[in-house]
Amino acid sequence: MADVDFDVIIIGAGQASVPLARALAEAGREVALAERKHLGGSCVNFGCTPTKAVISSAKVAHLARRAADYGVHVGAVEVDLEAVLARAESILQSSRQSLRSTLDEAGVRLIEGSARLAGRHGEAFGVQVGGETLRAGAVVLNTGTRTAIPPIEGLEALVEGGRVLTAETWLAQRTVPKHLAVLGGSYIGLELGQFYRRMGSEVTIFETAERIAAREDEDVSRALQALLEGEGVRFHLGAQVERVSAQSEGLELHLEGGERVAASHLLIAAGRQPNTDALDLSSVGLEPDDGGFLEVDERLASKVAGIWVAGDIRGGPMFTHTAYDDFEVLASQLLGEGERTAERLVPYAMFTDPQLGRVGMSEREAREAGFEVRVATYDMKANGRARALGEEDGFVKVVVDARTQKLLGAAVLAAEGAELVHVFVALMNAGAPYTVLDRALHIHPTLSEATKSVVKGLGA
Ligand SMILES: Cc1cc2nc3c(=O)[nH]c(=O)nc-3n(C[C@H](O)[C@H](O)[C@H](O)COP(=O)(O)OP(=O)(O)OC[C@H]3O[C@@H](n4cnc5c(N)ncnc54)[C@H](O)[C@@H]3O)c2cc1C
Ligand SMILES: NC(=O)c1ccc[n+]([C@@H]2O[C@H](COP(=O)([O-])OP(=O)(O)OC[C@H]3O[C@@H](n4cnc5c(N)ncnc54)[C@H](O)[C@@H]3O)[C@@H](O)[C@H]2O)c1
Repeated sequence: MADVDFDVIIIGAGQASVPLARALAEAGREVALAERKHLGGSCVNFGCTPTKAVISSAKVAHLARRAADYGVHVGAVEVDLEAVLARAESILQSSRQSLRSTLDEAGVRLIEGSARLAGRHGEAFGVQVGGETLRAGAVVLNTGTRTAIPPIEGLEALVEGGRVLTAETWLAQRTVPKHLAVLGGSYIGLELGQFYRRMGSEVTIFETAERIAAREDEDVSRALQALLEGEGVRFHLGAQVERVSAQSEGLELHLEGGERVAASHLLIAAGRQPNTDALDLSSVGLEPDDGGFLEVDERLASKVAGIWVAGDIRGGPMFTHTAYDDFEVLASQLLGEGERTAERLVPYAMFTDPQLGRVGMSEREAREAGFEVRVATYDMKANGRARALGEEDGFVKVVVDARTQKLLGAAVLAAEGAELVHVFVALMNAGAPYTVLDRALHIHPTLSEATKSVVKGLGA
């Protein structure tokens, strides 16, 4: 290579990067991947992997406490947070190691350090990392996000003093907080809030919106709130926290209107901020939007030809499965026929217990988009498997286009809701009318019978 050191340099080892680096290297490209911390990014190191592992421990504690409901006596239930965290860490360590082996086997050059763009070098782009400037014909940015710190008086100082928990630091909290206050009632706040409650913390969630999981339909938000309240999680909705102050033990939240709430710990879960500010984007003529996200087209190309963007920093849905799908799009663009784009149906789930599996539009969104809709709901209490499992909470809701009989969206708030929603995902991807499901046979007794029962409620 006369003019470039690499064909492609990838900055950030997030969820698109490792498979992309491997695919490019296996296709004969010279590839470098720069990572400032750990392979696997947010998902592996503090996000999906450890949160879902500890949520599984919390579920065991919850079921053990309910053991008598099943005719089983286990005595007093104690949780050992250190052991719970150690289990999660061992799962994440093995994921991290397998990512390293993948890169090593593929012959990708892994560069440890914080990287930034360093202008154009003829046809190539410069990337500065680890004290050297490397050149590549193409650069992929996959640098992810970090906890956004809301502009609340006193909060920044508490963060700097290490007095609050964030998505990045919660694994370092090795004792059960006595009373955890949580800022934000969405994915992170609800999943981790329920986890700590089941570990034995008092938990109070402060949410600025009038309801939790505010993107969802009101019936879904309210049902989820009632289920969490049933376990003792407390909510302050429409809450404006104006100031936080350190106390000799813990801290105090000062709410608009004068109310004060004392807590031993505070978890900030009020959204994410893209890691684009340290990339020196302007050196190649790129500028992020006001929120720090980079605009891309459906090929994931940025406004500067040769610079591609993957994962959460491209705006839009922030999930591991969307970032992984970005890899498939980018592999097609950089190596293949270039036809694969990021036009996609994106399901998602909230891993509370019961889980909320979601795909497509909510009822509100469908009505706002002008569809004539038909809606049906089905209570999980009527499902035989849910009764046998002793997990009857929640319901399934479908929203159908009255004109075409096609599904516009579904919400499954149920045990294994994140699995069950895939019945609807498949139906929507096939573009099939809901009547296909109505006529299908489902095994009895299964939770998935509920996905058929709900469409029965739509009639012919
Ligand atoms: C607590 C939590 C739980 C989550 N749970 C789920 C879940 O259950 N399911 C789901 O689908 N999604 C979940 N997510 C979201 C998911 O983790 C992200 O959407 C996913 O990781 C995609 O991120 P990414 O690829 O954009 O970047 P990331 O995974 O954030 O990786 C970016 C990487 O870039 C590195 N980096 C940043 N700047 C530089 C630089 N200048 N130089 C070198 N390296 C750099 C970072 O160190 C990091 O390793 C969760 C997120 C959090 C925070
Ligand atoms: N199961 C999953 O797939 C999963 C799990 C965790 C995280 N994630 C991803 O991580 C992203 C971030 O999750 P998140 O829960 O931090 O953010 P979010 O953007 O989903 O929600 C933030 C919440 O905080 C509230 N809020 C904002 N400022 C506040 C304040 N000052 N006080 C109180 N509440 C405030 C908002 O109204 C909102 O409800 C999500 O977009 C999601 O894609 C996914």
